This record gives sequence, structure tokens and C-alpha cells, in this order.
Amino acid sequence: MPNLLKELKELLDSRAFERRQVVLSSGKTSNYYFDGRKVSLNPKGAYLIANIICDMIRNDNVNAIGGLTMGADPIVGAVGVAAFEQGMNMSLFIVRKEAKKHGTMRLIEGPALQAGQRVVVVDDVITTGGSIIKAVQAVREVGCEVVKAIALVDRQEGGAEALLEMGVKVEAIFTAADFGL
Ligand SMILES: O=P(O)(O)OC[C@H]1O[C@H](OP(=O)(O)OP(=O)(O)O)[C@H](O)[C@@H]1O
Ligand SMILES: O=C(O)c1cc(=O)[nH]c(=O)[nH]1
Repeated sequence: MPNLLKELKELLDSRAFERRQVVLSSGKTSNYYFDGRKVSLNPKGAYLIANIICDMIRNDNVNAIGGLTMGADPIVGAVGVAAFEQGMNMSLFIVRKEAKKHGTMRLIEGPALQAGQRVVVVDDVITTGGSIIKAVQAVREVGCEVVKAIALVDRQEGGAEALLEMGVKVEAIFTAADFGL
């Protein structure tokens, strides 16, 4: 395993996983929780995530990268900085859970996406895929093409299959099985 991946795996393993009973956003219960923010909001974690994702999208001709708030927020910001540093020209966006009810009334924040743009959707974790699906629907609504979705961890609970049914391939950096879950 390349060095960046190895370092990210160690960081996730030591900081992001909690072995306890939890209720997930789908309402299902689980005996573990992956708190991606513990690593995406850690400077070294953000650096590793950003550079790994840049490698994963380098040849995809991507115009924009973004995702549903708030799992995606720190990932999107970090990827934007790394992409800029590496001369990759792309726009960033964050999809709100609901359109803003005053001011701009926007659902998608950031420089306006254009119809025909090629976008990548990111999230920290995928369980049912519901969060990534919301982001995919929002960007498709404005005419963008979703090239793929990237998650730090795929819990392998049907999300990737649900996305594939919508024509979106999920590339997970790690799966739950990589952590013995
Ligand atoms: O594949 P899914 O079933 O959608 O589950 C994964 C989502 O759950 C978490 O977000 P959460 O819903 O807890 O919201 P938050 O990011 O605003 O905390 C996580 O950040 C993912 O976005
Ligand atoms: O399904 C979820 O809500 C979920 C699972 C998980 O491990 N981590 C997380 O942030 N959300």
C-alpha cells in the first residue's frame, strides 16, 4: 500500500472508529461508528485525504468536486487546496440538506455549476448512500455529469449498489472490511 494510504489508514483506525452501539442516519443501529470528521478536520488527515483524492481524479477531466454538508465540507476544502497546488483547475461546491430559505435561496453553494460540467461527489462515509444520492440528484438537476463518487470509508451496507443503480460508480478509499469490521 502506498505511503499516503498507509498513513491515512493508521490515522482513521486510531482516531475515527468508535466501537459502541449507535443509531445511524438511516435509523438503523450499528455496533460501530466511523467519525470521519476526527480525521478530515485534523491537518495531517486533511492533507492525506486531499492528496489521495487528487490522485484518484487526476485523469478524470473533472470540472468540480463537492458533496453534501457536512461530512463532505472539510474534504472538499482540503481537496481544493491540494488541487490548486497541483495545477488542477476545478471548482468546489457544497450541497445543503435543504435549500436556504432566505437570501440566495440556494441549494448548492459555491461558484455556480454549469450544465455539462463533469463533477465528482465526495463524502466521509457511505452506508445506505442516501447522502451521496442527495448530492448527485442536486448536481444532476442543474445538468452536471457525475463522473464518480468517492468516500473515505464504505461500510458495505448497500450504498455503493444503490449508487450504481443510478449510474454512479463509488470508489471508496477503504472499506469496513479493511478495518476488520
Ligand atoms: O450513506 P448514508 O446512509 O447517507 O450515511 C452516511 C452519511 O451519514 C453521515 O452524515 P449524517 O447524516 O450523520 O449528517 P452530517 O454529515 O450532517 O453529520 C455521514 O457524514 C454521511 O454523509
Ligand atoms: O450511516 C451513518 O449515518 C454513519 C455511519 C458512520 O459510520 N459514520 C457516520 O458518520 N455516519
